[in-house]
Amino acid sequence: MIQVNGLTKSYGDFQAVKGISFEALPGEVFALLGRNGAGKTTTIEVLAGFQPADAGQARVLGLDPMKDRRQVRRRTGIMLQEAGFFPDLTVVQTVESWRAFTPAARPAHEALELAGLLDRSATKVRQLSGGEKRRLDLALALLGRPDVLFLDEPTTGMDPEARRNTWEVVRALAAEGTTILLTTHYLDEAQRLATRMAIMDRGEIVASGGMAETLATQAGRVSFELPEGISPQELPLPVTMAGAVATCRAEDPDLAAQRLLSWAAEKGLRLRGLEVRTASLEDLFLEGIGNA
Ligand SMILES: Nc1ncnc2c1ncn2[C@@H]1O[C@H](COP(=O)(O)OP(=O)(O)OP(=O)(O)O)[C@@H](O)[C@H]1O
Repeated sequence: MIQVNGLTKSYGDFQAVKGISFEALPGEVFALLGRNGAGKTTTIEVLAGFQPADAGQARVLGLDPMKDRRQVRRRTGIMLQEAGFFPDLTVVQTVESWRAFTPAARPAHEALELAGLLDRSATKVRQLSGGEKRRLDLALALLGRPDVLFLDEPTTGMDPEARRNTWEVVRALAAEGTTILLTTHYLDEAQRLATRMAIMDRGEIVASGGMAETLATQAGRVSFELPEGISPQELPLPVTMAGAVATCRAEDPDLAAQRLLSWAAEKGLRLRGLEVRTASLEDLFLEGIGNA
């Protein structure tokens, strides 16, 4: 549904995207992650046909987003970081005006209900909060029942309930077969929604793969306060120290915690503040950009 191969894009002599490749399959939520300025929005803009690639290939639904722009636009929805709305139109007027040039559009109330904005239908756009404007954006992006949806930081500014509502919408759309390319700075969001991901840094992909598989290869952590009078060398597993807190990295953190607890029991010690964490996308993210 989305294929990117050796994609390169520069602004003047600044290379924002440096030969990246990835693909998203039908009904998949693919997360494109990376810190500010990594090149995520640029990649989406090329895929949406807003900008030409300098080199490499971008294909959406097997089509060239520049040459076949009209066909691609008809079957894709997009939610960019900055939306341009008319401030004096109401929410429902905004949706109705978009429906006028969206083929096979959903009824306005359906799009607004999906985006959790039905109760604000009569409100003027200028009176919406930041998070509500994101919801209006979402309603417009899914109006044309797109096969491919580009969501660039869709939940920024939303309250926790609205974020959860948006996740449900994304999951439901993916279950119906919509392919979704998502960028987000909320790594828990990516971890919950995406089946595969790529982490970009300074225009390059520094880590990529299936979400579950990639996290399964990452080490988890066990941390605790080092008991008084004990030196790190006496522990049964190697640790790194940060102040009084010892952290042990382990493929199976539950097993490591058991070993540490039985060692402590034998010695009559308590491991205060014990925390056992499986690998998170955040660890992978920080490691990926740290090694870049
Ligand atoms: N129109 C432009 N002209 C010049 N430089 C640009 C332009 N658009 C983006 N850039 C630069 O290209 C780089 C990549 O920007 P891009 O918006 O793709 O990053 P991003 O990963 O989406 O970042 P963020 O997470 O902050 O949204 C940045 O250094 C940015 O300053």
